[in-house]
Amino acid sequence: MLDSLVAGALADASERRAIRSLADVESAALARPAALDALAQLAPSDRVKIIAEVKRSSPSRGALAEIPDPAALALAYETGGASVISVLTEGRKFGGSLADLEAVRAAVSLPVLRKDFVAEPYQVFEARAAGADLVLLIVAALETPLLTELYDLINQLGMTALVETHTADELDRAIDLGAQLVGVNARNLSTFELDQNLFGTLADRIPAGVIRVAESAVKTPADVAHYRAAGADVVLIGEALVTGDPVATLTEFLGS
Ligand SMILES: O=P(O)(O)OC[C@@H](O)[C@@H](O)c1c[nH]c2ccccc12
Repeated sequence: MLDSLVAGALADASERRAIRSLADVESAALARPAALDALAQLAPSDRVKIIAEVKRSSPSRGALAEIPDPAALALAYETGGASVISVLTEGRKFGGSLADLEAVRAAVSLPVLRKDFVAEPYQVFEARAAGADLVLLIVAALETPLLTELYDLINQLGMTALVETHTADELDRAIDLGAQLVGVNARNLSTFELDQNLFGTLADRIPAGVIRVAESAVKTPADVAHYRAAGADVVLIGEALVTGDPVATLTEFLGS
């Protein structure tokens, strides 16, 4: 499944590239005001921090919410106390787009993450051109040379990579890269199985100084507390925020 998600994202990127060249997107990326400092925003503190996601649907859960106005949702996330906004830009299975990211960028003052299946430089330039401050890199989807190339490009453009892992080996590859922001996704993107205890079993491998993000499977304040107790600095939440009242849900989660 992960392979087909990446293949779909690359096919869509190549269609966009036929309309807007790499050189064009690159110069638009370089013309943007500097990216916001996501590492400062997500730095460990005495309170857990939340990355709140704009997510319409997913291959594992189907349709979640229509989200006619992603900017309004992102503003609600900001009001509710989120630290970073994640925008799913994958169109085929998640119903997102770069236009969603641009709309969110224009509305909020928080750092914005491009959540997609990024596997070539064009997509990184697109992210910066649309105003993203962070880009997701999924270790399971990328051989080390490409992972390194994309990671370096994200940093050169002044953005922050959120490096996503799901196994001890992937985590070691993320650490070897020098990643400062590392996620452990409870959902296996090949089988879609959820393991909420995975973060706790892997967290000790993440060196001090690296920001630890627990991703997926947060439905209740107890789930936030579970990840916090296991060492999460940050939790990334989608479904629970798009299906409930975003401000009330965030307030409740941040109090846990
Ligand atoms: O909706 P949830 O269970 O709160 O999960 C959010 C987020 O972790 C999930 O959307 C996600 C994590 N890694 C990804 C990679 C690609 C697409 C989506 C994801």
